[in-house]
Amino acid sequence: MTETARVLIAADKFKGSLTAAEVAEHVTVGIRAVRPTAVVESLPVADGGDGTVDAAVAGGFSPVEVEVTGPLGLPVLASFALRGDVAVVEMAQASGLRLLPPFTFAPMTATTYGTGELIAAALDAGARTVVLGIGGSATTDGGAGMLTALGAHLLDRDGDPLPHGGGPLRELETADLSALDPRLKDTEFVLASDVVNPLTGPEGAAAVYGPQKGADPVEVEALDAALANYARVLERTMGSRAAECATAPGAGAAGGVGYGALVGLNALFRPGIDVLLEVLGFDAALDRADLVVTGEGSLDEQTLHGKAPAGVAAGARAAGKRVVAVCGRLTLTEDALRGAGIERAYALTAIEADPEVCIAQAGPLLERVARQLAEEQL
Ligand SMILES: O=C(O)[C@H](O)CO
Repeated sequence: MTETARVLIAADKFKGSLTAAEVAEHVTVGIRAVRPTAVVESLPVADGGDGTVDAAVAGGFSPVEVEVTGPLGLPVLASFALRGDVAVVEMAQASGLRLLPPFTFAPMTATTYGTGELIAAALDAGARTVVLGIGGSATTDGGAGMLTALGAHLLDRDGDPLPHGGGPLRELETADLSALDPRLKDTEFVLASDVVNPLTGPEGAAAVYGPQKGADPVEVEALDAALANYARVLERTMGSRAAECATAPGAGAAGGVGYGALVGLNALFRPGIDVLLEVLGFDAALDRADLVVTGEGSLDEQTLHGKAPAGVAAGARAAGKRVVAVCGRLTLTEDALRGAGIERAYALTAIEADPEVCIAQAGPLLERVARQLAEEQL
């Protein structure tokens, strides 16, 4: 390729070491060291989970900080991103696993109440379209906390409000959603999720994602039963639409907050990366590029199922652009990469065998990897 190559860096974060914006910065430094005249554009991306607000802010949204209730019921500072009347709300900011202290889990009691408060704050700020990015959650409460914060009444058989968390949903007897914030009706909700699991069962929120939130097998079973009771009560209250929502793709995402959003916010489910690419103006940036560099911390089997690099590569391939990737660790075969539309992946582990050094020195290593990429691709 010539020296006037136009490169678009549309990579996700390297979880645990670099934000998506930092990935783009280091790749830019590496490319420029080899091809000083290359035109390099950055469009940090995310798929709805951790880093979604950062990506939106890097893409021109303004951050708005609010104090909300964290997953353990204690106050946390969380941000959403706002541009005009469009807000990007990332549930992990309010209810994320990363907000828990080290070695602390609360699988039965962690709440999404703060996510509801964050949505209310976005409505206060004038949002009429809310992209609700979900994933990376500490919770398995079916979005019950979120709906409660927005005005729903979830009561036990004595008529008392349920305590926080997924576990108590076993005791749910009545659900009244009539007092939900009236502004919700005039707001368009887009549920941006990276997974399509149903609410309950062997592929459900508790069975698949409960263990990563600290649930042992007994707790997984209890949470699954509690979510099933929650869905039964909502079906009794709201009819068959609630039952359809429980099996809809994404209902089991982020501890079932997907279900809460489908049922209570009338949200439209979409693959998170597709929503974010649209919001961030990916197509226009793609038009200006000859080569797209995507990536994330680990390029593995999961990447192929709705993660950001797969979405970026699919969009770029459809536009006839070449795509390569950078990553910390690579476990995909060349065939699998090509099947996803990625011609070649450059991994930090290819130049540094020790994974701990790869994490600690991710920035400088990524610059070296990007130099190699530029030499071979530009
Ligand atoms: O938060 C979670 O449960 C996982 O990221 C899947 O959405």
